[in-house]
Amino acid sequence: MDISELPAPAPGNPFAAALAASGITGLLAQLDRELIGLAPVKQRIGDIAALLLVDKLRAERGFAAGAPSLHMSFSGNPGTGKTTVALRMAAILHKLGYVRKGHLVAVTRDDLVGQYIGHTAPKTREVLKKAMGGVLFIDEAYYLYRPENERDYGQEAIEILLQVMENQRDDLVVILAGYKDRMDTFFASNPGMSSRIAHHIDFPDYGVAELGQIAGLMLSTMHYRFDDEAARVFTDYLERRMAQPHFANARSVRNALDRARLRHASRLMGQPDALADDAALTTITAPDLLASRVFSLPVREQAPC
Ligand SMILES: Nc1ncnc2c1ncn2[C@@H]1O[C@H](COP(=O)(O)OP(=O)(O)OP(=O)(O)O)[C@@H](O)[C@H]1O
Repeated sequence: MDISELPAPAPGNPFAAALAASGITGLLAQLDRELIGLAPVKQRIGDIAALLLVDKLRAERGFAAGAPSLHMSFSGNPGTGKTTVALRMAAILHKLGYVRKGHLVAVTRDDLVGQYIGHTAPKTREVLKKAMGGVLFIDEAYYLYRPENERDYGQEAIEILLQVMENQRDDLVVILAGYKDRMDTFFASNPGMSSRIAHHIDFPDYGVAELGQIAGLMLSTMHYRFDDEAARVFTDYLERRMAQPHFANARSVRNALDRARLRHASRLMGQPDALADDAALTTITAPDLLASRVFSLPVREQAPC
């Protein structure tokens, strides 16, 4: 069961006190509210939070089990919410007292690996220094490992990371992220890294209905809405866009909305009266979407703009 759904424990129950003191229920409820779908991901995060909370209570009663390993891998296609969930995870770990600061430092290979001999170690250490007390999120982590080049400096970064993941795991959580198949290959070739990752979490692609809900959420946060026809057209847009190359789940939704906002603004410039009308200023209509190239491209052609 998800701990955000637990019945309130009786007053005086130590779990109740720890739960209230952690503020974790609020964070999990917020995660549930603000992120559409992702049921298996939310379940795993609830489980990890429960483990940490119970672990803390056990330690207070003398049942120490050693610091749990919290390094994770988030695998999934682009735009499935990995960075967003990593940010929430950092906040949860902070609330539970597992990291001092709770910030997230997001990097890719280029931030860790140098071009010349002697550059990689100081680069990697600098990033680790910034991330201490929080979460280090390494996107497309598999690019650190290039077996085709024996002298690739990525290996040096991996070795430093492994050391710090083992020795400073009470002050730093590392999350490795990327496409599932490439992550699996990376872990198969790097058993040292694989053995240090305690939690592997898969991020599924969103379905059309979820993407529609994500669009609704994004629009309302920006004080926009679709009218009824635009909502229908957007579903059609999504179905077409999902069949095109380079589709990136919620990121593509955000990009589509940004372009619709541009067209909405241009349309209003041609209707001066509408500029003083709240409904017009906040409503995206079907023509704002239908002007997208997605509607003129045959399926499986180049990406839209
Ligand atoms: N389930 C969701 N509900 C609402 N918004 C979401 C959801 N998933 C992703 N988003 C939004 O979509 C955008 C892309 O998400 P995010 O950057 O977390 O994806 P990612 O998996 O890290 O992909 P990438 O590697 O392409 O950045 C963000 O603006 C995020 O807020």
